Amino acid sequence: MSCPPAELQKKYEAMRATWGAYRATPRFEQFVEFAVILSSFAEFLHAKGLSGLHQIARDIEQQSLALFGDEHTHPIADGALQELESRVEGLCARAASFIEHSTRPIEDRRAGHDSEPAADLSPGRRVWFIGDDLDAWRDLISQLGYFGIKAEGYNWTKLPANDDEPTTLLLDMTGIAIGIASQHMQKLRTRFAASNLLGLNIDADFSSMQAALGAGCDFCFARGTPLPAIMAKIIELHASEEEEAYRVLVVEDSLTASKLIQRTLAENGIESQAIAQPREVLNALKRYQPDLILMDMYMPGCTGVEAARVIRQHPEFLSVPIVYLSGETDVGLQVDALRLGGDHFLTKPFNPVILNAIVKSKIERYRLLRRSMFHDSLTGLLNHTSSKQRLDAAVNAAANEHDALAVAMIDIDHFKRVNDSYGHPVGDQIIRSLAWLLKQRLRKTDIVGRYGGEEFLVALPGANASQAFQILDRIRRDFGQIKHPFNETWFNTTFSSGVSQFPTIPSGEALVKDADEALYEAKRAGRDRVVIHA
Ligand SMILES: Nc1nc2c(ncn2[C@@H]2O[C@H](COP(=O)(O)OP(=O)(O)OP(=O)(O)O)[C@@H](O)[C@H]2O)c(=O)[nH]1
Repeated sequence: MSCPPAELQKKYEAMRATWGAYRATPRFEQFVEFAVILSSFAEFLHAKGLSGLHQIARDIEQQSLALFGDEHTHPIADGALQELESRVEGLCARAASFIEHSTRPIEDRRAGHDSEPAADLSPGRRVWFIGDDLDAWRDLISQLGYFGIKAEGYNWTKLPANDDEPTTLLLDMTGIAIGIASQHMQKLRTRFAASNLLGLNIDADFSSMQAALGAGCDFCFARGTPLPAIMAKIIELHASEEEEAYRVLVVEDSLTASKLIQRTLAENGIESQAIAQPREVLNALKRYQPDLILMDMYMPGCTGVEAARVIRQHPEFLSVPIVYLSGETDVGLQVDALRLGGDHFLTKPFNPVILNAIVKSKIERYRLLRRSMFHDSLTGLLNHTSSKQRLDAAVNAAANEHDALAVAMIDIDHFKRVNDSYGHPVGDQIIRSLAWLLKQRLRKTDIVGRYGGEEFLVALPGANASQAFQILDRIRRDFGQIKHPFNETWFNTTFSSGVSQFPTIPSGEALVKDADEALYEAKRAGRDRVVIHA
């Protein structure tokens, strides 16, 4: 994830300005403004993977929420004001020094020469393993290379003094008492504002994990965590997939109220559309496909509950979360509203920080649910049904645009033997590695699905069969090089693939059939190869 320095600077200056405005006019509304901007800044840091800065911002956010109060509790007490001020200034200073360090020319940072400044604060795809026994991480370090992640191992006593910030730091705490381990983590947390800090071989008891997380660690892996689980986390942290912005449909008859809500959502990077007439809601849902509906409770001609009941009659909108907004404080009515198809109830005037937190958490769950419907749980790739649907859509698009489209079926070789020799969980891990490799090597616009057990479907819009061959053959060679650890040793596996192409073949189903035939040819010819359908 990338973060232009100017954007980070703009964000922290905006936060500092709203704090300054509260200092000048210490009224409740001004504090709300500050809390919203602070919350949006914390979200921004999280989204950009600036983990250390995010932790500081989140702590200040907690403190400001505790001081939120109402019109009668402002200005806040002097002591709290001074403390908040020094923490806000501390965060700004930390962000400024991070920008200063990260934008210094890279060569200058290394050897004192002039060169181009970094255009971006993204820490790149680099991982540091830090520990006393680097041999233990040798296989993982070499495997990561195949997934485009550069990994380096350093001894605790030999950390490079001036180097670019890695994306992820893996800290092996074997044989280090948790008190000392926490000091190490705090030091690294202070030095690296953006990196993810992962603690390895931490005792699984509550207080050790609490101490590690409190010292700035983002994730803890208990002693004995299998390497594939660690690998999966590293790959997840380096995945370049940028999630689509959250979408909210606001159903609210008051223009002022909907503008206010939309502004609050926009501050937090959430897109929204507003309609004033509840009877337009079905059309808006179809057109906009929101992740959540914010529904006013009382509108002329139709209440929010009535609108929610109509929405719930349509199977495709059964699970879209509905959050009611209302001045209503009658608990009985709120319970009724929730029973009749709503998910949450916010009373006006609502706290904007709470509104954002609720909207985000509901959308996260909703997206997870949808993900599980369309994606395979082992690999996160499209499942059988959705890969077929996406392929059909790609065939239609290729036909409309007179464009090329290549399809490949991929099948891991002698997979039964892998399962029999190393066990089913290791087999699962091989399937996952191939999924990662495909996702990492193919474009965002390509379709990658798990078609069956150890069989994958790939579709490459814009590519013909011989271009697809080049791409897949490269992936095949690299996959064959990956060392899969087993006990104290390791082994390799290979795959075979068959390729077909549109427009020679006019339908998704026929393309899959021809690719399957070519795959069969590849297996018959000895496996570990890619064959284009004749
Ligand atoms: N671990 C694991 N194994 C699976 C999964 N799905 C299918 N399999 C196994 O994959 C194996 C597929 O074996 P076969 O179709 O006989 O083919 P193969 O051994 O790969 O041999 P070739 O395809 O001819 O190279 C079977 O043993 C299945 O049980 C899965 O999700 N996880």
